[in-house]
Amino acid sequence: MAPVLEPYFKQVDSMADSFIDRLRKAVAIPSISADAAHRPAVVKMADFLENELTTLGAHVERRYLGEQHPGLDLPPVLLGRYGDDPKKRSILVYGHYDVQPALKEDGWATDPFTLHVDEKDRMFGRGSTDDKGPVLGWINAIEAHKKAGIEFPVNLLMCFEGMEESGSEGLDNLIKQEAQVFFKDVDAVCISDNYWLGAEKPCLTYGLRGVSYFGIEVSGPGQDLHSGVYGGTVTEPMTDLINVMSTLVNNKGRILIPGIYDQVAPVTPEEEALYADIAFTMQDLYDGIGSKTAIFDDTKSTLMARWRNPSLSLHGVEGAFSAEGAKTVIPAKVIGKFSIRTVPDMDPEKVEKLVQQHVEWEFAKLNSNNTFKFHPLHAGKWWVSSPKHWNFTAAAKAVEQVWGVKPDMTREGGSIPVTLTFEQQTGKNVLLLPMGSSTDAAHSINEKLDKKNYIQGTKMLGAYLHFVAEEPITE
Ligand SMILES: C[C@H](N)C(=O)N[C@@H](Cc1c[nH]cn1)C(=O)O
Ligand SMILES: [Zn+2]
Ligand SMILES: [Zn+2]
Repeated sequence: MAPVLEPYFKQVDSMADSFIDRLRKAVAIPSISADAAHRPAVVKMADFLENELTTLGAHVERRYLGEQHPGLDLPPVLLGRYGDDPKKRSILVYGHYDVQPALKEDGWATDPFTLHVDEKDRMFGRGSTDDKGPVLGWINAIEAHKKAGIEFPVNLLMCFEGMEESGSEGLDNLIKQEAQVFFKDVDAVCISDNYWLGAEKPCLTYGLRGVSYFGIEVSGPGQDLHSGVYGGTVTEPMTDLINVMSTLVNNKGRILIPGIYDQVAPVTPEEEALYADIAFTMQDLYDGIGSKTAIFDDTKSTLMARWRNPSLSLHGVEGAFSAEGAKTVIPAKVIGKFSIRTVPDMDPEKVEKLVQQHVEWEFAKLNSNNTFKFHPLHAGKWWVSSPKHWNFTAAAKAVEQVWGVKPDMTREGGSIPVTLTFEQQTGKNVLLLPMGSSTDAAHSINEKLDKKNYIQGTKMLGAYLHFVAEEPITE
């Protein structure tokens, strides 16, 4: 082991309880970006991070991105710097401090905003793995170095945002503005915001799918109606909406919108060969989804469906009755929400046009007297890079040092909208270095991060900074 890593690892172990306490405080702040009513909590989470960082001696600047819509400010982006030594490399890390919505009634076993550590050392709470645990991992790494009196190996630049789960609105522009200012000395970029393929084997990630998110609105009656009094006499918005939504995708995952697959890059023999060597079993998938209701029964088709093929998911219907019991209502206005995960070489603008044409055509076919509106909500591009870069080599060494195995090289089915922007604007390599595992249930009920992944993950992030400081620059 590199001599300096041993005391660092010891220090991290000795501080495990206080790191968990830091995560407990962060999880307690319900920083849900999708819900305007929670915006003060998102800002509170920015305050919390700023305070943790400045207490450790980091320099932090808050950047304001303007309004999301009239009367609602976007949360601040935190730009941080720890160390300013021209002789050291500068590594930019990105993470997000907002979370997905969560309600106990959704089916959580415990309160989503109270960190609950069970007998298996699983730490349950919204944001534990996505992405508060990893963001705090960087802060923990700074603190452990400081406490152990170990010289920090790099200048650490940080970009933490509060809108990732809602399309990273405004951040692309900020990155463009800061590319030659705050980020001008960056040598490489690292993002810890995705997950291992299974529960045991770490990975490094070199690709993400994009996401294009849509709403389709159908309205008619002036207010919600009694279905006994008006059922059969009124054109029901929900019926129209379900008709249109049922034309988007079939239950084998095939997208039914004409033209969508025309843009998908063909599989090359080199890519085909990659799937054989990935440590991934169907049981890993079943563990992740909590059932055996998979579309495919082999790992290659499953990985291709997750990494390199588009998918369309139906997420929900705003305005629909969804509570327990049997309310006999005809909703007056409903908005169906769905998104398409996009892959090379799909162009978000073309995707949007195809979707709009399709849903408007399908609605027109219904000959309805209701009103139909199409809302493109947000779009983020896919990203694929090469893992043959010193940034990845350094991360692989860190993984091996901490976990004792060589990482798999993976792609990710999820999306981190600004990854491509960082790559294009800084002109530097971007690496995804996940902390959590496939069983963490990000975005789902009972999201968790294993204590082991958090503490070993903190070691891994710190070790990565040591290796990346030393790795010879080859491109
Ligand atoms: C992979 C990352 N942790 C994540 O969860 N990203 C989100 C981003 C997003 C975009 N629109 C809404 N959320 C995701 O992939 O869903
Ligand atoms: Zn997420
Ligand atoms: Zn995330």
